[in-house]
Amino acid sequence: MSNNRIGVLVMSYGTPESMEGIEAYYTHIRRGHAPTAEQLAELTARYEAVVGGVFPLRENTNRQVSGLQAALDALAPGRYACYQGLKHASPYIEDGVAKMAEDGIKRAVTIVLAPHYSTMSVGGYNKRAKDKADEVGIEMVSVESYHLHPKLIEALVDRVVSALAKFDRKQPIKALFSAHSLPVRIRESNDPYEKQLLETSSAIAQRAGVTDWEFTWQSAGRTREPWLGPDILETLQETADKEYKQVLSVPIGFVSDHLEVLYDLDIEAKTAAGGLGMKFERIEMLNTDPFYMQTLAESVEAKDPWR
Ligand SMILES: CC1=C(CCC(=O)O)c2cc3nc(cc4[nH]c(cc5[nH]c(cc1n2)c(C)c5CCC(=O)O)c(CCC(=O)O)c4C)C(CCC(=O)O)=C3C
Ligand SMILES: [Fe+2]
Repeated sequence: MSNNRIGVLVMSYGTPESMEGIEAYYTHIRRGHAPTAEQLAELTARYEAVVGGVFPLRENTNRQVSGLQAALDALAPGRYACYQGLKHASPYIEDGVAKMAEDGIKRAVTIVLAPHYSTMSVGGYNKRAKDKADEVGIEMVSVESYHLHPKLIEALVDRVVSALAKFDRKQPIKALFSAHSLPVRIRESNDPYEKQLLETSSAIAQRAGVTDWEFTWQSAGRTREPWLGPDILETLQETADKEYKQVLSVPIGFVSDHLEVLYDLDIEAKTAAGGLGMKFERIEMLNTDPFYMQTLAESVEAKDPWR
């Protein structure tokens, strides 16, 4: 069967299917090494605190893939066919590519549901997709990042402006932009991750009229090697030391409601801020925001070399 449509592999981190699936998921993240009982209990407790048996990232990714399909159909009717591939859960990245091959797809564009490029994050997704594509004979190109796409910035500026309305605007508000930390060793290879995150932060701050802001890291792994810092918990302490009473959390490295937002920010960071006498509010996540869907669609089309 031959298929003239361009396959679009939409990749995301993946989440367990159920509470019972947490161990297998964590083992996959750890490249086949099972977590210790203590590590597993700690991760399970974090999921229990937020999900109540429903893992929102799964449904959100499904909706984002359908939303992107609709946005692509509006741009170029009939040209693109979206497939899903997850980094650490089923359907895996390789499954998505295999499905394209089964459907007769010969050419594909990939995009990750994360705006910033790092060799350790998006680079890893793209490599797995390309390796599988080579194996099944699909020509493949990858969108690397879209962290300054005007519609992405506009969607985030809207969210910052709405969230600011929850504060007393006459008192100082510290905006804390954040993203998932990575091991410090990414700096050895001129990785663009940090620079891109700062570019997104300053573009949003400028357009939203936010002058009092900092960038900080969150969700660092619990490994022996050093991770990029300062962590948001340290930054909250410093912010309280400077006598701020209001903090706006702007997590720009994530595009969906999931554990790193619903637990690490909404529970852990918010509780820490409360203990330091500070009000803590977070911007809403993009999920299927129409401007985000258009950002993805336009980034795919711009990368499509067969137009
Ligand atoms: C850069 C980056 C993003 C953003 C870009 C992207 O989206 O790709 C991201 C997103 C996410 N990370 C997630 C979950 C987890 N990440 C872990 C561990 C790790 N993350 C890393 C990096 C990233 N992670 C790294 C270098 C590790 C260490 C292990 C390794 O070298 O790979 C662990 C293990 C335990 C722990 O350390 O907490 C968990 C449970 C979820 C899903 C949450 C849900 O299910 O709702 C999401 C969206
Ligand atoms: Fe992670």
